[in-house]
Amino acid sequence: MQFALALPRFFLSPSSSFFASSASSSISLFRRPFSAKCATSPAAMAYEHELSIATKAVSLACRLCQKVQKGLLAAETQEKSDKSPVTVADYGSQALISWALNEELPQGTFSLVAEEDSEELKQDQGASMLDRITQLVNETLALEKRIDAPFLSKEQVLLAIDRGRSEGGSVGRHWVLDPIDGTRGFVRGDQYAVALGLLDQGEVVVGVLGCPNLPTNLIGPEALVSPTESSIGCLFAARKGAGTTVKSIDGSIQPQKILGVVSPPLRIDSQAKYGAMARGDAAIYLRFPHPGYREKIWDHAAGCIIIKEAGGLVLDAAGNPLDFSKGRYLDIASGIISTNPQLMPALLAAVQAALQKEHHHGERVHL
Ligand SMILES: Nc1ncnc2c1ncn2[C@@H]1O[C@H](COP(=O)(O)O)[C@@H](OP(=O)(O)O)[C@H]1O
Ligand SMILES: [Mg+2]
Ligand SMILES: [Mg+2]
Ligand SMILES: [Mg+2]
Repeated sequence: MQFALALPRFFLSPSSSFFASSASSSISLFRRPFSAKCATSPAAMAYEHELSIATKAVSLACRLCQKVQKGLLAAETQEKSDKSPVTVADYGSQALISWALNEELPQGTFSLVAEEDSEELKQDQGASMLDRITQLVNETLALEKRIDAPFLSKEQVLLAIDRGRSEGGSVGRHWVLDPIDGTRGFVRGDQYAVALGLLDQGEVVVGVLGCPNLPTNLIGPEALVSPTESSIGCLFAARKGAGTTVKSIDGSIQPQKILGVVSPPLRIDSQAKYGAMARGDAAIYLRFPHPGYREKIWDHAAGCIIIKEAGGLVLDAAGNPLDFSKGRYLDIASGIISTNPQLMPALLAAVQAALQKEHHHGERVHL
């Protein structure tokens, strides 16, 4: 089925400024959102174990985040040096995932590039936060209902958080974690994502995005016009060569509709945008942070493979694929754009024309 669209729906990050094209075309959005690729080739078999342990770890962290978001107190949020917020759930999620992966992998092989570190928690003023994080981590592990549920000490929690200090790079395997992407959204009670990726020789080969507040049905104005039964909480997963799957966090797989209508842009926090786009909620994602901003690999690794394995593309504004092999930062000059292969050439041309115009006139083009 094809949809004639005047302007495909697109996603924006709330914190950034952006350009948009008024592409007029007939498109089909990502056509193969769920388990679409045949899993028989050797490539499709690779990384199966890694995807399985990543999914388990992210599910565990989502449980912790949901618990915290329900009753977030001001004392559980701090401000980082860049003025962005960090909560007990960011730390708790990182500790849980780091601990869970390390348990599952052969000893001495685990390398993690993750957003948070324990500096603040080791200060006197961080003591009560550390107590709370340790409590949350242990409560979440106990909920697993394993008879041998471990009990982690504060020191083990700090150690797990600080395993995330790896520099990554182009050699070997490195896990990439954003324990809560979209912390601002999380604190508002809105969208956020737990984003875990695996790099092998600098390439993203596994990605899992837990989006505890994302409805299993489509999001946006149509959802209000024709409300349908929808549960909350999606888990997107992708392996290189094996496609992207989505299930509800509570375990039941829901069919997804793809609607083509003229819609205003949708601003939601976090890599939930990538997940929602992979299942066809929108056709375009544009991200243009302020000049000088350096993108971090954990803000894009999981989302990027989830889009690619659903049949989409993620490029920088110069038209190059994102290079995850250069350490903790992405080395790109300007923005990030994502859409399907049919729309990409026109989108890229429109974005580059807008950037040229900005360069010549010295003013930003806003939506
Ligand atoms: N001014 C800014 N411009 C672009 N990205 C920013 C930013 N300030 C923070 N970020 C990054 O953008 C992420 C949120 O993305 P989005 O805007 O798509 O919701 C943040 O992740 P965290 O919430 O994990 O810190 C942070 O890494
Ligand atoms: Mg952050
Ligand atoms: Mg982030
Ligand atoms: Mg984060």
